[in-house]
Amino acid sequence: MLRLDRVSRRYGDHPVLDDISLTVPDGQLLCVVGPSGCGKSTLLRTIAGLLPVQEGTITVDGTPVTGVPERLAVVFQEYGRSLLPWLTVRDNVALPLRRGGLGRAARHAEAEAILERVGLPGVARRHPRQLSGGMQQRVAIARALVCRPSLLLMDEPFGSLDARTREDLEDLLLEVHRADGTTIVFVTHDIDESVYVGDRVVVLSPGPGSRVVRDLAVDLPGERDQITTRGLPGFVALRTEVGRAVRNGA
Ligand SMILES: Nc1ncnc2c1ncn2[C@@H]1O[C@H](COP(=O)(O)OP(=O)(O)OP(=O)(O)O)[C@@H](O)[C@H]1O
Repeated sequence: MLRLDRVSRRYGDHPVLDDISLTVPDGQLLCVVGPSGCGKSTLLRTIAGLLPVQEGTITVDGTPVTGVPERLAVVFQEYGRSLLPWLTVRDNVALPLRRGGLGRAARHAEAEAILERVGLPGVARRHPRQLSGGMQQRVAIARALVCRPSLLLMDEPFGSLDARTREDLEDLLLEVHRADGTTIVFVTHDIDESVYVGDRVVVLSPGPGSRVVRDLAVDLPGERDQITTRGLPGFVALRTEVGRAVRNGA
């Protein structure tokens, strides 16, 4: 379980997050939305241990976050910068396994299995630049999954992809989430995306000093598909509510 208790953060004199408390139960896919610059990335990076906690506490399974938590993986928007261009796709994916005791052949086998799982069979020996943007982001997701994280943090992961690729990757994420039950915190500024992939959507107010202004359960069938789900009255009602909260900041 991930728990944020009265978390506030500032950059110098500039308050960014103000008194954020959230409990994310195991296996939940929580989406965080809010206007540009409200502090979504700051929140995610603080949970990831990449920024120090200034006020309040963050715990993962009861342990306070003071550095990067065990079994944590992060996927950022900029896949081009997160993959190492001089390594093959397979070596990029296998990179996090170097810390474990696995031999090279076993690491490669794991990486190839996970690549197949994210829909990329047969690209293991290529280099990232030889793949499309959507494929590179699949590689980044494979690398995040290879250590079987218990907490996966995603910062606008599909923000720079075209609409069709984005939908495919949303569905991949849902499939992985259903199969593995990983706890996921997913930051997006796309309201429809938050309702489509989320079990729950939290809306932050505009800065400075963002707070949680809505905390909504997504009460839609677990099996989702891009056409049917997005046409459901429940989907439309939630999208409207989230959209209004983002726009009004209240
Ligand atoms: N390293 C930093 N130093 C100073 N200010 C920063 C730093 N990083 C972010 N900020 C400021 O903190 C605020 C929150 O930024 P953050 O990137 O967390 O917002 P965001 O909601 O993720 O934005 P977007 O949706 O545009 O990606 C912004 O006003 C930003 O300018």
